[in-house]
Amino acid sequence: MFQLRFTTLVEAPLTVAFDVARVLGRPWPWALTEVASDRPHADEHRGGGGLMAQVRHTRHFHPTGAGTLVDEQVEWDNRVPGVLGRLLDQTVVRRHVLAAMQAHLDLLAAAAQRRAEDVVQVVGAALVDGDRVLVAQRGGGSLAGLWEFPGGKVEPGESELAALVRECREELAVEIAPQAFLGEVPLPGVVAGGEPGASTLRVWWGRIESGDPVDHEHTELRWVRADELEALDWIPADRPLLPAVRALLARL
Ligand SMILES: Nc1nc2c([nH]c(=O)n2[C@H]2C[C@H](O)[C@@H](COP(=O)(O)OP(=O)(O)OP(=O)(O)O)O2)c(=O)[nH]1
Repeated sequence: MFQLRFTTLVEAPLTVAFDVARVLGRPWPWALTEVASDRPHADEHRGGGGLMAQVRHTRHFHPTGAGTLVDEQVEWDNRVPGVLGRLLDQTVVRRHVLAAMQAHLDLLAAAAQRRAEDVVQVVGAALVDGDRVLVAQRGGGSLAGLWEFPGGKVEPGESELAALVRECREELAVEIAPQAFLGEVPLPGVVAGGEPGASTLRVWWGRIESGDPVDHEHTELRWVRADELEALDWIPADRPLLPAVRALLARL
């Protein structure tokens, strides 16, 4: 099979990048069918038609500190045998695939960035001190009593890191310095009246620069070690982030 790989960074949360990519479809004249879909992480289409015996197009969506990295692989086999077939792959088909993917990825990046403006983003801070991380128990609402990372919604026009610093100031009365991006998970519920499942929680490792955390909005604040994380009654959406937090505590 002849194969080409493409990566592009989309300034949008995982869910938005995935959903917009899905709506845009694939830039091929060949008939492809979806054979796998794991929203918002990956999908795969297969098919063929015309000169193409088979075509496979897979996409993976990776969260990063700068947005979603979309990693796409296009593979195909044409029906022309031997040297002529290989020549066709290396010239005409390759050129066509490169041009179509470039246009497609530019469109995806622009459309996802626009769509992201309408989706409320949630940021969380994994504040670490020595071998412990600060966790907070939600005081009210449908998630009352569950544990979470301090943080909250990014306001319109605000950057994600500015929101992280502001939320920690408001909720804990501390000044923090964000250190590194830890991970992103989809939030299944409705956030701030938006579409269910559209928002994500993006968690950053942070250090407290000044102040001692004071409990302004939560029922309880607790400093916990890596081996105590699992046993807490977390908001279910947060659980996939715990391995990254444990790994961080292990390497500091
Ligand atoms: N802060 C935080 N929110 C989380 C986590 N996990 C999770 O599902 N959420 C959800 C709960 C809420 O629907 C949303 C965050 O909203 P929030 O109410 O804390 O935001 P906020 O501080 O901006 O609140 P407000 O000013 O609108 O009252 O994200 C988490 O670990 N930390």
